[in-house]
Amino acid sequence: MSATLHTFENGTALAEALADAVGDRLAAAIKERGTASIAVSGGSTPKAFFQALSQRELDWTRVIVTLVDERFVPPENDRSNHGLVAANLLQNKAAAARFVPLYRAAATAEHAAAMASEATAGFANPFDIVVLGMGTDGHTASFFPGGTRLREAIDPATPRSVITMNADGAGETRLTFTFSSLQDAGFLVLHIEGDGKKEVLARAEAPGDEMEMPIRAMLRRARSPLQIYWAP
Ligand SMILES: O=C1O[C@H](COP(=O)(O)O)[C@@H](O)[C@H](O)[C@H]1O
Repeated sequence: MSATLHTFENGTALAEALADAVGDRLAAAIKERGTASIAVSGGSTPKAFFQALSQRELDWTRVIVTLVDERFVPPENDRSNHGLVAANLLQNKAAAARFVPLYRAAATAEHAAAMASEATAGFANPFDIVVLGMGTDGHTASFFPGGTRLREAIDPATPRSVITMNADGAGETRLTFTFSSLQDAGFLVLHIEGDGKKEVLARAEAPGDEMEMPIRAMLRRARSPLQIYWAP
């Protein structure tokens, strides 16, 4: 329901600060409950943050990592978010973490989504940490404007789960956690970089339809305070 903007000089400073904040929260969750869960986004923005987080000193054997959203493609595909996380986050000290993929080699994306929902049900309620991204079209997770299941995805009554999504701007069929799965994370972050994305954020903060800019669902209705990390 409330958002705080954290501004950094550049992407490197942001990546280090976000890695510190996330690392501290993972360690606190492990101390409190013995395990910690984090869902991260794909795309071009989080690479430096992943590399910084992978070096943080904590008991990674107790950390479960998954994705906010994924393309229905195998990890070897260049556009796989799993591939990005494997190459940049599940390295160094974080190589000991357990990764739970959303993609499954199932006959259909719907079947893969059902399998991913089942595999994540035990630790996604709520996540300790969710790091969202945002596209220049105002999408977050795979909540795309014009998406086939957008209304269902951002409906707070839709249960915690992974569902499929198709949209013109999405390329491949997507697998995405629903709004209800993400909005109550212990530490809810929106990580964006560049002046273009700051302008998109300003438009999203203005009155308008959530179906046109789905990031508005998080800005307006997330139960957890949204921490916005931005660098030019
Ligand atoms: O499609 C996606 O894009 C967004 C934003 O990506 P970026 O390249 O503009 O950083 C990302 O948050 C999402 O996870 C990804 O699937």
